[in-house]
Amino acid sequence: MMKNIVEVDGLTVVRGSRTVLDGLDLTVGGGVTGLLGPSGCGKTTLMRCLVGVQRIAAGRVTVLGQEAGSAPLRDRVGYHTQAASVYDDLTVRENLAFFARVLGTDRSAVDHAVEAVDLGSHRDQVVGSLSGGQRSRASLAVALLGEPDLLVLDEPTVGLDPVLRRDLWALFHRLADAGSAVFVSSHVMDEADRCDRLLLMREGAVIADGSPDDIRGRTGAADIEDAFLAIVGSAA
Ligand SMILES: Nc1ncnc2c1ncn2[C@@H]1O[C@H](COP(=O)(O)OP(=O)(O)OP(=O)(O)O)[C@@H](O)[C@H]1O
Repeated sequence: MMKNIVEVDGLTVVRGSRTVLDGLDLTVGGGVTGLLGPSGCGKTTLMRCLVGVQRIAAGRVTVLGQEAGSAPLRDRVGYHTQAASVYDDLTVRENLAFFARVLGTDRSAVDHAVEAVDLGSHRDQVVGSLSGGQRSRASLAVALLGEPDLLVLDEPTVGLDPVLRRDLWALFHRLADAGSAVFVSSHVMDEADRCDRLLLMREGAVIADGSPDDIRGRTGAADIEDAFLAIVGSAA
């Protein structure tokens, strides 16, 4: 059986005066795992914990057996945030070359990442002049550099057209087939079916965990949105 890539034990996070996560336990293995839930339920907070940038009040998060955010994980975990993390005054290729150098990644990874996010025809354009979706993809390309073992992607398809969304999901599956664990959040329920495993989150708790078929089957719902509502209703 495949070893867990991520292990979360008793994770509690307080942001401001609010307890966002309260004793969360979770494991994540290979494949494409989707984290779905309404705005504000704690998806970004959990993802920040996986990459080690969130102060935690209690509990433990390990990735590949190491403390989340620790130095050995630096080039093994890729993180794409909702805010694009690329320099506006550099071209797409210059940005990637810069981050490849920081990560100590081979230069050939730059062209690979540009092609993966379909920005080949914009590689020499400064990021500040790209559209919002293109900027977001440039930022996603940074997360792909070095073929990390764990990719944490916070709403990577937001604002993208259906063709690009489909292509990106195909990319996530290719990366998973090649051995990366892909952990993707979305609040678009129609993306649920593209995941191997789904975690439905509400108010900081995982209220359902299984394949899309399992979750639909368990609730008798026709789609994941109805399944989510049925699960919320039965917990009320
Ligand atoms: N910097 C902060 N200070 C205080 N509270 C915060 C901060 N960031 C987030 N929160 C609160 O933490 C909770 C969880 O936020 P989080 O960003 O994890 O949700 P989310 O599920 O990712 O939402 P979305 O889908 O809208 O991105 C929310 O109630 C939010 O208001």
